[in-house]
Amino acid sequence: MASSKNLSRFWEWGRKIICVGRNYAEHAKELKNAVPTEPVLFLKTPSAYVREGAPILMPYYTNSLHHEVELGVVIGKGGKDIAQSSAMDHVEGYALCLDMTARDVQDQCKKKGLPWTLAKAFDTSCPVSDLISRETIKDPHNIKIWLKVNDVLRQEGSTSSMIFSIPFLISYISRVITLEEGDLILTGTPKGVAAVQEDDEMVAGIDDIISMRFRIKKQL
Ligand SMILES: CC(=O)CC(=O)C(=O)O
Ligand SMILES: [Mg+2]
Repeated sequence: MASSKNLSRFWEWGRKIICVGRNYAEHAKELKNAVPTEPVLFLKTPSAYVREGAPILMPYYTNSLHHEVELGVVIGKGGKDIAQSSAMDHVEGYALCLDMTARDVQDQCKKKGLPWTLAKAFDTSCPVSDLISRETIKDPHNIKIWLKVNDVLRQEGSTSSMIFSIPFLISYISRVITLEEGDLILTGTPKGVAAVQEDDEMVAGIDDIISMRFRIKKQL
């Protein structure tokens, strides 16, 4: 265990959510983005967290809210300039995450060269599962993450297809941003991202290890 503190409710710690984009070549291609040679990073704030039982709120300014199912890595021991060789010592566990994205807004931001904050960091843009222990996921680079909308499979991908591994990402991020206990790293989404509508129900999972269910509601 990386930490002596109780991170079982890591989302209540108010720590950073660091997201990696385009970490699956097939997803980069489906959005006509170049496959990256270095990780693409962006941030969400802790108010992005939402837990099962509460709805995901579609921002009033989007007509195209996309789902992105992702493996989350929960940091248990902070650090700066972490070496790849010791990076896994900093991992407390994992979480199933969604990186909800206002795709039309993101497209506009890209065209104008503006940051993605409105597209990616709005309240409820980061639904998360319970903490999953490292013992439960022995090989985080060989699990299947999947997502269904109204019972129809939309996304299914293996973490073996990630371009940048978890140790590489921890090392890379920690050279730029000091990692702290309770931080969450979203490791990118496989292909199949698409829009959801009000009242749609999403069920996402990691193999048969964990699943979670969320409904979409419009922000009032
Ligand atoms: C283009 C994106 O929105 C990148 C992203 O979030 C990903 O997971 O890939
Ligand atoms: Mg994403």
